[in-house]
Amino acid sequence: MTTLARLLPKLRPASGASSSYFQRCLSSSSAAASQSESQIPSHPLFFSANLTRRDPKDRNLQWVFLGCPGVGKGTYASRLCNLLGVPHIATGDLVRDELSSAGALSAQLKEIVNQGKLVSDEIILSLLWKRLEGGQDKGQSGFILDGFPRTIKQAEILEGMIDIDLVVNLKLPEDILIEKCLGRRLCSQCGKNFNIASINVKGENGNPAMSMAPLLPPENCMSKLITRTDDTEEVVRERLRIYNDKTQPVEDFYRRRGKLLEFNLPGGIPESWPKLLQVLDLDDYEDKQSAATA
Ligand SMILES: Nc1ncnc2c1ncn2[C@@H]1O[C@H](COP(=O)(O)OP(=O)(O)O)[C@@H](O)[C@H]1O
Repeated sequence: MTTLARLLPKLRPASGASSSYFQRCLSSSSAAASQSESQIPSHPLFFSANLTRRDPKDRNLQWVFLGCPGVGKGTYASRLCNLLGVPHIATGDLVRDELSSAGALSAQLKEIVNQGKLVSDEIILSLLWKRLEGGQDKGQSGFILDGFPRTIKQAEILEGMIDIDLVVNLKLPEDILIEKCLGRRLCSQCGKNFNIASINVKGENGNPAMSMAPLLPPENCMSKLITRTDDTEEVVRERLRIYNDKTQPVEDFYRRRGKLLEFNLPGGIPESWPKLLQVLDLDDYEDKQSAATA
């Protein structure tokens, strides 16, 4: 069975499709994978969830999206989830849901999130396990996780609980990430995300030129736009610093296990989405889906 077929067990039969960029990335990194690193952690949080580990052939895909704040993890993960029929589980959304509730955790979380710091592993894992258990009880199968894991400890605990098939690491230059975070807006009524930043970066120091058109809201959302309280420049810079310090090692964790697919976004959604589908070997899949719904 090809690596691709192993990672995409439910999407299409093992067609023997020829090697894509996606497959080349995986095979080059899997050579470095080390068995001795996949030890199961003995942390108590590891035992606190009631999740069933299922054989890949009996479940849908289980993917992770990694990437700095502002890179577009949520946008691309939720589009893929719609396409593939799996739930999009974003730990940032779980935290924001908790923040907007009158729960006991809310005040404690508010301070941490507004400073751009990471919520403790205990809290984030309890929110995540609750969400995964709820999905399991409802018969959901598979997911794309967005914003988790963000520390090596989280990655180890997840690895001990659940089989992750593939980790997609989205990348953009840091100056663009900051502009994108500052341009983010959310409709307080429908909950959809938009971006008012218009990005035009000249090609310099070996980096390609890049432009991204704003993702503007429809007329009826315009007056209801809000900005996340943690999307100020100071807090965004702190979140990027924390990403580089705590989350970048998670990229290596998955690279060593041969699960990491690096994807440099070539521009905005119109350029990046088709390219992402192509590297995931899903471009035909979208054609079939849209053909089916046409
Ligand atoms: N896996 C996690 N571990 C710890 N804290 C998290 C995690 N996921 C989300 N958070 C908290 O929620 C905030 C918002 O998360 P998210 O929406 O994913 O932000 P970003 O735009 O920085 O990717 C984070 O800054 C952090 O405080």
